[in-house]
Amino acid sequence: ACSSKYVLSQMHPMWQGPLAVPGGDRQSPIDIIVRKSVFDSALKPLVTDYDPETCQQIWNNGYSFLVEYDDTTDKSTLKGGPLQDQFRLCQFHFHWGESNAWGSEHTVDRRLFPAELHLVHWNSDKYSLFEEAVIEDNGLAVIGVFLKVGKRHEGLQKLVDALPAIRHKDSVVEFNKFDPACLLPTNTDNYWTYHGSLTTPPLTEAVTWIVMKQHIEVSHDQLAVFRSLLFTSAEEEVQKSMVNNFRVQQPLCGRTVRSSFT
Ligand SMILES: COCCCN1C=C(N)c2cc(S(N)(=O)=O)sc2S1(=O)=O
Ligand SMILES: [Zn+2]
Repeated sequence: ACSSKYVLSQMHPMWQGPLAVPGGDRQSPIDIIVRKSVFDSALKPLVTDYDPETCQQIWNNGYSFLVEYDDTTDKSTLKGGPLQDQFRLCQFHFHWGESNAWGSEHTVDRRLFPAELHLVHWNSDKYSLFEEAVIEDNGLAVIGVFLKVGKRHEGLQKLVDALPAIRHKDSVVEFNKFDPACLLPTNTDNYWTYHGSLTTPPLTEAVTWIVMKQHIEVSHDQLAVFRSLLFTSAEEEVQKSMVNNFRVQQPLCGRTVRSSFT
């Protein structure tokens, strides 16, 4: 799988998020200014082909919770969109706030959402391991989906029901047959795309970001279960709620955000 425990376990619940990498001019997240995005008719529809059988485990890494997929074969893939190559799904995770007023990492015309889903993929045409791809330009492709509070998300519930078992940092439980496609919005043709970075250490500038225009809806109660997770491990005397695990927005540094729609 892709998320290396060592790197992630260095994460602190710094709501400010770690400082940008020195000289980093392709950092994420950013504010997407809609009127400044440039329509690119060459952008294709996204093609996702996820096999629920590749779902392996769900764990609390002390910063978010990750659902990890077996990425040793090309069974769960992403291609199309702005991508030239085929990418393998390795994990998905979320970022959220302590209240519904904020929590997302990207914003659209400064609009914050209560949470944001990230589906992380690496370029399996060019690299043979996630660890290789994570340090290369365009080695990774992350799909971002905004969450809004509304009706209950039936597909998410299976995941929400597993969270109490991973309340503490470094807890892991087996998690199978989860199809991440159920978390995508009905329309995946409309998205913004730009070159950026991981939003948590190692903050490498290896990511082609694909941010969906259409959000998904989850219920208030489902989000409340996210907030019942803890940053801290079972041994620590002071327990800290896992909330506000988002990074602050980074300068655009002259980058262009392209849109697949007018
Ligand atoms: C050598 O392994 C490096 C660590 C790998 N990862 C760590 C992150 N912090 C991370 C953050 C991600 S995000 N928030 O930018 O999608 S994706 C991702 S990740 O690709 O799963
Ligand atoms: Zn993320």
